[in-house]
Amino acid sequence: MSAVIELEKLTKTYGSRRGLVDLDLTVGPGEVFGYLGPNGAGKSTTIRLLLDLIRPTSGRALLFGQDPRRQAVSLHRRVGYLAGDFVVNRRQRVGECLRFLARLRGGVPQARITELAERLDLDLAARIRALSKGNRQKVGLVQAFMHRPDLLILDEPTSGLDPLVQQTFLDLVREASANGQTVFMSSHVMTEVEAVADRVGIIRAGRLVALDTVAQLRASTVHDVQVTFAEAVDRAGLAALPGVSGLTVDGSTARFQLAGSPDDLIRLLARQHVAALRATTPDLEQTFLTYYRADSADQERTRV
Ligand SMILES: Nc1ncnc2c1ncn2[C@@H]1O[C@H](COP(=O)(O)OP(=O)(O)OP(=O)(O)O)[C@@H](O)[C@H]1O
Repeated sequence: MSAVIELEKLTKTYGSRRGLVDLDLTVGPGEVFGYLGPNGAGKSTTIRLLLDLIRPTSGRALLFGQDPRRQAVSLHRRVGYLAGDFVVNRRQRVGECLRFLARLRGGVPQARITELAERLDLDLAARIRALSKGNRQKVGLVQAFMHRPDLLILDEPTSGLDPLVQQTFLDLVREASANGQTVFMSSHVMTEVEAVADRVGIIRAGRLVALDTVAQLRASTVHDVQVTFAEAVDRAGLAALPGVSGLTVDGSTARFQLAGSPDDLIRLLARQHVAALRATTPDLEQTFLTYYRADSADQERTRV
């Protein structure tokens, strides 16, 4: 099946500032793609380019194999978009606003709007101007999901949501994916991305610095391992294992870092008597921070 999102050397400069540099990326049908990066990394720039809200300096973006500039009207029907700075008419009531947006999307059953509002604990009768930031964000989520678009493009979708509503949002993403819809979501919250994404791209200073499956990113993270043996420690054997570094031995306990697969370690331990074993399970947050440990000079290099 052809790609839903296809970016080729996509580049955007804002005057002398670099927003995005040579981004090559393909997202397939039904995939949940997490787009991670710190403030100012280029996430919103990428999303605005995808939707033709801004034009690339060079390179190109295709959605469903089509040019978002030339086929804007037909493409926008297939896309649910939640902007990072989602704004609507503040004088309207929530239900009124959503019905208006539903008509623009070619019609959505009222039951679908009500179901989403109930799940997100959003009052359809409330005036938008009276809503808190989190509740306004819920309006943004309902309008993005309600017409079951083929592609959901969500810019920081959980911003301002409380943890319970965040969980409901993750359920909506899982359901969309199970329904064959593609989700491209930006975030700086690794745990939420880890919970739903198939693949993750990490962007820093306008450049994609990592692109992998969640499972693979986790596997490439360094584990902290501590093994207590019921016999003398085979120091040389441990030190010789691929990926082992920082080995220290204290009595019958060995401590070290292990990069990559633990397979060789497990084989070695299987030949010995192990009294206790502890290995920290790396989460994406640790991986993420490894990629983020950029010094401030790195930020400066965003200038052309
Ligand atoms: N309209 C603009 N004019 C000038 N520079 C801009 C403009 N929009 C974005 N930039 C710059 O482009 C870079 C990327 O910004 P972008 O908004 O895409 O980041 P982001 O990853 O979405 O950040 P955040 O998490 O803060 O929303 C930043 O250096 C930003 O200052």
